[in-house]
Amino acid sequence: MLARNLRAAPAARQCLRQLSRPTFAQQQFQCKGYATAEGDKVAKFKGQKGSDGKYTVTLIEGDGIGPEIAQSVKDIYSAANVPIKWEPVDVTPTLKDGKTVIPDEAIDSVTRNYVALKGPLATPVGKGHVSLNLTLRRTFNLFANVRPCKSIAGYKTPYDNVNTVLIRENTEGEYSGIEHVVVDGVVQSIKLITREASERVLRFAFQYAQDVGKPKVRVVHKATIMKMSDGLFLNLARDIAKEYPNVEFDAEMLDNTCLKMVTDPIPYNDKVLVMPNLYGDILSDLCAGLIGGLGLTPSGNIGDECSIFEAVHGSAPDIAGKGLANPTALLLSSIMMLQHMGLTQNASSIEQAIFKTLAEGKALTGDLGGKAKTHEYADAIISNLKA
Ligand SMILES: NC(=O)C1=CN([C@@H]2O[C@H](COP(=O)(O)OP(=O)(O)OC[C@H]3O[C@@H](n4cnc5c(N)ncnc54)[C@H](O)[C@@H]3O)[C@@H](O)[C@H]2O)C=CC1
Ligand SMILES: O=C(O)CCC(=O)C(=O)O
Ligand SMILES: [Mg+2]
Repeated sequence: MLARNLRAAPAARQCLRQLSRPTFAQQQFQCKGYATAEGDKVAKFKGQKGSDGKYTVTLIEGDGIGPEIAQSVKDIYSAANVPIKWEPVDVTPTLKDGKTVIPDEAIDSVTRNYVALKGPLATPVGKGHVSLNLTLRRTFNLFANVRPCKSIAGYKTPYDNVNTVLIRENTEGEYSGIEHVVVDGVVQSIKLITREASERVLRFAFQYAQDVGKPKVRVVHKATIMKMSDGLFLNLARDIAKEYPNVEFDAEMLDNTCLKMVTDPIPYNDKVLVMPNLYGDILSDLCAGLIGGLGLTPSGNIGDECSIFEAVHGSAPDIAGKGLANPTALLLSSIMMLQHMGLTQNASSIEQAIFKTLAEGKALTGDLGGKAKTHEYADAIISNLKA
């Protein structure tokens, strides 16, 4: 298990212990700990302002385009006088006793601040260290990955008014990383689905649906093929649905969801989709494609103690270091973070400036058909903040 590979700080170890022995009450409590993209609900964020009146937020700038887009966030936050100070940390892994280890300073920082904004972290293909993204999610027991996707006013795509939300199980499934060679030429990879993690994310999804006024939960699965693993997830969803009589429940198979989403995503606007890890990973990129690409979609990795906000996209090595990256996805992730922290005024003023800049269309980055560099787009947002 990845978690066992970590030399976790005491509080993180406590998170891991909670993961292995959650009580029903804890699970209920965890359901309240989330952020929305709508700004109407505030999670139980435990951080406190310092004597300077500011919250400290851990900042993991990440790889590839990470530092460029993080710079845009920092510049805009500074211009908007957001009452937070950044605590940058390095998550470059080291090998200790043959295991991938994230520096203690990084773990301690997130544990202390309860919240982090994270740029993309690259994962080597095949050999090399395990995904640090997954490692962070597991270390802090960030059990639900909330991935909203909304059309951008003024940016024309084949579909108007897309407004989907995917909730991805974030700690196990196909991402368990349990693989081995059976014999030469035969490799086995284990998809781990547990009652505990499934119930936790399913309850979260139902609670979320209720709270944000999307009155339907749809579980996305492939229980025809993975009868036991997806079957367990689906059956638990059916059980938990009974606890939420005000929320409609149904189920759909992943391949059918893909077809229907790209044919007409609008029927998904009144639903919250919840699913095992890999399906959420893939479907969230698909959704991003519906509204203009990966430069636009945010996410929140939500746990009962700490939460980490990040874009859906990766490190984009093809455009890194060229000033071409669109920082909107990380910015909108930071808006989710501000809502989570209760800083709703700051969230909405920055959000409005972002959407105004996008709607004006004068300073768009290349992915949206514009010519603006990352910092020029950020400057345009700052001008709109002040307007
Ligand atoms: N949560 C995370 O930190 C994630 C990390 N990754 C890692 O990122 C690395 C690269 O993965 P890829 O498959 O190339 O996916 P990617 O998401 O980095 O890039 C896919 C395509 O989208 C474009 N793109 C992504 N973000 C953009 C932005 N903000 N502005 C403009 N264009 C953008 C890229 O230029 C590229 O053409 C891998 O090492 C992967 O493991 C991938 C996904 C998520
Ligand atoms: O950790 C990785 O390399 C990829 C993660 C990913 O694709 C995601 O979080 O959407
Ligand atoms: Mg992904």
